[in-house]
Amino acid sequence: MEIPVIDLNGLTGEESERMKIMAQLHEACKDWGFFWIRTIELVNKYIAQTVSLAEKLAECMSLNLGLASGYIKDTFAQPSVGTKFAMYPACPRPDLVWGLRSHTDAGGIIIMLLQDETVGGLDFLKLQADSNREEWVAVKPQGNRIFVDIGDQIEVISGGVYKRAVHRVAIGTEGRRLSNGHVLQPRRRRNHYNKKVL
Ligand SMILES: O=C(O)CCC(=O)C(=O)O
Ligand SMILES: [Fe+2]
Repeated sequence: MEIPVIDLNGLTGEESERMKIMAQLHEACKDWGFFWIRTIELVNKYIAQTVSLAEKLAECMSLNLGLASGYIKDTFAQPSVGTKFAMYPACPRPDLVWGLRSHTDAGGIIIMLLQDETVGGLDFLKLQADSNREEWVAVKPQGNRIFVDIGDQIEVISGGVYKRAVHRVAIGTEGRRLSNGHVLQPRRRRNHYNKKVL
């Protein structure tokens, strides 16, 4: 007995293909009540969209740095995309531990796609331009917005013009916290420096 496999990608195809998928789904719901969804393409699309967002940002950053539009993208080529799902359990003594201690991200462009709606804890350090004072800013999930932070490699490529972001995750007593982030970084070991900016 083969459990049905539904390919939802067909829903965006031609009408005949769409009808076929709709019928398969209908049969699976009626006759089985459980089924597989073929997600390879969905996952690929999800990652491809994240990469194209990061590449768009890389292009704008390159231009803003007075570099050729493809500079950062080419430095990262072929990019490697890492994805990380994290779960921080609730902790009875948040005064004693961090979910994630203060750090910067080693990659290039980091995109947070999912943050727990109910349990916060992500803080970023902001240097006050006027006073040299540093302040932790809480980053709360904001519905249809995607949060982006700059990793070490963008700071290096920019010759220090762009700052890698220091951040940390506090742990809460009120419940576990979930997050999902993607990192765009060079696939190969490279020496990057930027003659123009340095
Ligand atoms: O879980 C988060 O919200 C942030 C995780 C993070 O900073 C990291 O994995 O480097
Ligand atoms: Fe981080």
